[in-house]
Amino acid sequence: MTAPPRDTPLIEARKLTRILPETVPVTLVQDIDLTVSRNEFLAITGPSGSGKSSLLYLLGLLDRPTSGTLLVEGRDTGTMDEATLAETRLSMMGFIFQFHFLLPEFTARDNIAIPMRKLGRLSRREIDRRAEELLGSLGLGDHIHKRPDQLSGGQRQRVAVARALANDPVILLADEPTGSLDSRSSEQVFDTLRALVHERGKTVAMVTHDLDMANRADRRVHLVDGRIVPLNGAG
Ligand SMILES: Nc1ncnc2c1ncn2[C@@H]1O[C@H](COP(=O)(O)OP(=O)(O)OP(=O)(O)O)[C@@H](O)[C@H]1O
Repeated sequence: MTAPPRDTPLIEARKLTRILPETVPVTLVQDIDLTVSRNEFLAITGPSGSGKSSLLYLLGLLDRPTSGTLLVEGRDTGTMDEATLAETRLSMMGFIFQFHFLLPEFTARDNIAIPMRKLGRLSRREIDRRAEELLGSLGLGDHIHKRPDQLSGGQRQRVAVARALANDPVILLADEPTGSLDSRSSEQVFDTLRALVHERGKTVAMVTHDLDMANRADRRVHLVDGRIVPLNGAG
């Protein structure tokens, strides 16, 4: 695959709409025009039920729009088959959710190895080395062989961040990544995400209810009833 020109946006949504075909159709998001640039920290805010998670799932190719266009590095995802979508997700995107979803019987290192094994580009030894490096780089070098129940909530979530970074994605999509953490752990996870953008060239799109954090991102978009609205007066 040839590299896209440098000025191609990482992700570009045009009139992105997702409607669930229920008896009474449910509009999750509507007419979303949004460009996510390389190396930016984007916060997505909005009231409960406004479509934040739905938008993140569309941007992360976990769901397909009903209408509209979604370009990833200039490529139209609407024409991709399931296998291409899955490969694009696995190689370009990392996901972090409110709950860590680490496998309880696996160590931190082995949890991080899973996406690398799935992608199948590295040997077992390389995978272990990369997992250890990632944990070390997130301040978790002493916890490589611990299972999730031997870690604090904040440490578990940082292992989940390391797992999201396993395949060296260009973008991290985070859905309320600090939503179940105390304020100190929240700050640590937030600082980790911000450092990934500003020091390691990653891109982050983060759904959050926390307006203080959202305002410390590089940019914020606000959703109401599935649409992006101007920020004036949104808090
Ligand atoms: N499978 C579904 N069936 C019916 N309605 C749904 C479904 N999924 C989402 N919705 C509705 O779509 C709307 C958008 O949901 P979404 O989870 O994207 O909102 P959100 O802004 O992330 O909410 P929250 O902040 O509470 O997590 C909500 O009103 C939700 O109830």
